[in-house]
Amino acid sequence: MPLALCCMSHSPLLDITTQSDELEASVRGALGTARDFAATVDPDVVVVFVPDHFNGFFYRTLPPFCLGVAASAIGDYNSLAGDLAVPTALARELAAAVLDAGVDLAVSHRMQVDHGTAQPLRELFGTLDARPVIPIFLNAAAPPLGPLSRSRALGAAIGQFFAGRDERVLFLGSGGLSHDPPVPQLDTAPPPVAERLVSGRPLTAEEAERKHVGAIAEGKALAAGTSARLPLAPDWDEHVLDLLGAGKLSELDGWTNDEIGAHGGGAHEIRTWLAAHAALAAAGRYEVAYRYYRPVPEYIAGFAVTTALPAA
Ligand SMILES: O=C(O)/C=C/c1cccc(O)c1O
Ligand SMILES: [Fe+2]
Repeated sequence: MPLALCCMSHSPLLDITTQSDELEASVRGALGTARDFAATVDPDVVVVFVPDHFNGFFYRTLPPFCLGVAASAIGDYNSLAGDLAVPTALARELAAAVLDAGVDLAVSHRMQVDHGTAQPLRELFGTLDARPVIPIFLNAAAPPLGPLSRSRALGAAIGQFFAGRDERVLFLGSGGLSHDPPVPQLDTAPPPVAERLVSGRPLTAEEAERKHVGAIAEGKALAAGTSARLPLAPDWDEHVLDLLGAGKLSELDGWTNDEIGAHGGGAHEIRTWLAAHAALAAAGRYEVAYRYYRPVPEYIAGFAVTTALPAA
């Protein structure tokens, strides 16, 4: 059961904007360290804990958690599109084990994932299908949201399953930390947008272009201090990283969704980090091997990259 963890923020603006050489070198350097770590771990399977941004999951049926036994990336924001190499038999076994452990999760035989999944896979492995990957969706964008304790339980059940097996597994968490990206919300979106959040119809080319332009403008405004959206919260981000790194996972159980959302709608993505750490913790104590953090308003992200291994 050689287990390992890597967690990283994602941002479409990493791909569709050009920033200063200094900023790009800093973020790319951190992602490069994670890539080297993943190469050393050389996983037989990657379990990727991911959010979605109304690209694969919609209000017509919105589970808190879903495991993909087959999945493809839609290629939003010019991210990689195509099939993930999901080991279907293993994924089905994992789903059964998680349910058996008392954590309700949906399964999808045709899961659609977005940049939140495609970006970390590309950063670590170059392509979507370089490694067998089991995607685990955690709803972080579409209220009502469940409590963090359930994300922890989900991760723990997944970790327990792999702790009793021989595969080398990399738990990969994608998202977070503080950030308030321009993702629409059902209660405030104009009627045609709200209708799409329910129906899930694909974006038109014009709508996709508007989204790109809007996100780029929002990144610029946040960096310039003129955005009406919530600011990044470096102190909170460092606190989250401290707790996760120290294995104090249950300390997050009491955090309310209102408290988390005060650091931006995207801050709910810390669920993916929590689940990945809970999965690693199933093998016992762990140690952080690498920690990078930088508030990057240009990317609308409290941007972090960490790796961890079971304690020696
Ligand atoms: O527009 C979206 O779908 C999401 C954009 C975004 C921007 C910055 C950080 C993130 O985590 C995002 O998902
Ligand atoms: Fe996101």
